[in-house]
Amino acid sequence: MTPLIEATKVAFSYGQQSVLTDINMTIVPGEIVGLIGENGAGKTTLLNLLLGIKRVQQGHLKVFGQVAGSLAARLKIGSMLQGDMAIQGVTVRDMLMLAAAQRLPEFDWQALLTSLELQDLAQQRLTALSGGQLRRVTFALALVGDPDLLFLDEPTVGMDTNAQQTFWQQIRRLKAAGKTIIITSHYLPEIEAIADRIMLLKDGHFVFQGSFAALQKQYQQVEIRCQTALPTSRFTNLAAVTAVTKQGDELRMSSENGDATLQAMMPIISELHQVSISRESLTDIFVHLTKGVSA
Ligand SMILES: Nc1ncnc2c1ncn2[C@@H]1O[C@H](COP(=O)(O)OP(=O)(O)OP(=O)(O)O)[C@@H](O)[C@H]1O
Repeated sequence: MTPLIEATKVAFSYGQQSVLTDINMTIVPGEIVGLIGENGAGKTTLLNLLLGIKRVQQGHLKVFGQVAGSLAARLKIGSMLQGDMAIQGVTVRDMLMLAAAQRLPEFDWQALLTSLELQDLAQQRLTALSGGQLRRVTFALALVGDPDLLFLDEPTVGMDTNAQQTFWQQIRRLKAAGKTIIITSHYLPEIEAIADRIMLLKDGHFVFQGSFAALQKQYQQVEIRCQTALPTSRFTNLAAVTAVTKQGDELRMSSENGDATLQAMMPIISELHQVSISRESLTDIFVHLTKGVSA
């Protein structure tokens, strides 16, 4: 399948501050990609490079087979970046009509407003909208022209629960229609629910690219707890154990392979009490990976 996006050794700095150092990625049509990383990791910067708003300083970045920012590519891209546009005196209707008129053939913005349950806001001035309403209108603007590729930067910030549900329904509809979508969010459960693939940005490059299932397999640890009088030294060398702490008789171990550690505990099992095992959440995995703790 011909990739929609291909990045090779892309680097970008703001003056002396190096933000992206070695970005390599391939995105194929129909994928939903969750782009995640801590505040300041460079997610928005990468989206700006993909849109051609900022220029790649090193490496190669192709979108629809052309240099990022080409007019042909931009016509096939819809974007919802951070910071909504609220121009004085302009209504939702004006804004959508203007955007739709730039498309050939002219885009049916009224049908779009209805499908997003925004028709009641059509006559409202942008400056009179709430933060969540403005975000929904910005999403509508991103969909004008029925783009094949969407960049959504923290799209649900400020949306209420109903608006979020409508938003995710639309995303599922767009996915079913074969659209390619890159979404950034700090709400990992959202990304987990929708993304085919996640890309974790840290220190200027991707430290993980793959499905959630692969991430769990690769990084998910378990925590094993028990009560024991044995010293921690009896546990540190057990199979797959990465950390051991003890307070009084309460012992906690992190393991990267729960089955292997439990098996290794068998010879001393009579000296262990109230053994419990629990999985770390995806949020925990994210914290491990972004804080540099070996997961
Ligand atoms: N126009 C700019 N001039 C100088 N530095 C900038 C500019 N825009 C962003 N930066 C810096 O680049 C780094 C990456 O910012 P960016 O907005 O791409 O991160 P992000 O991953 O999108 O963060 P967040 O999750 O907070 O939205 C940050 O350290 C930020 O301060």
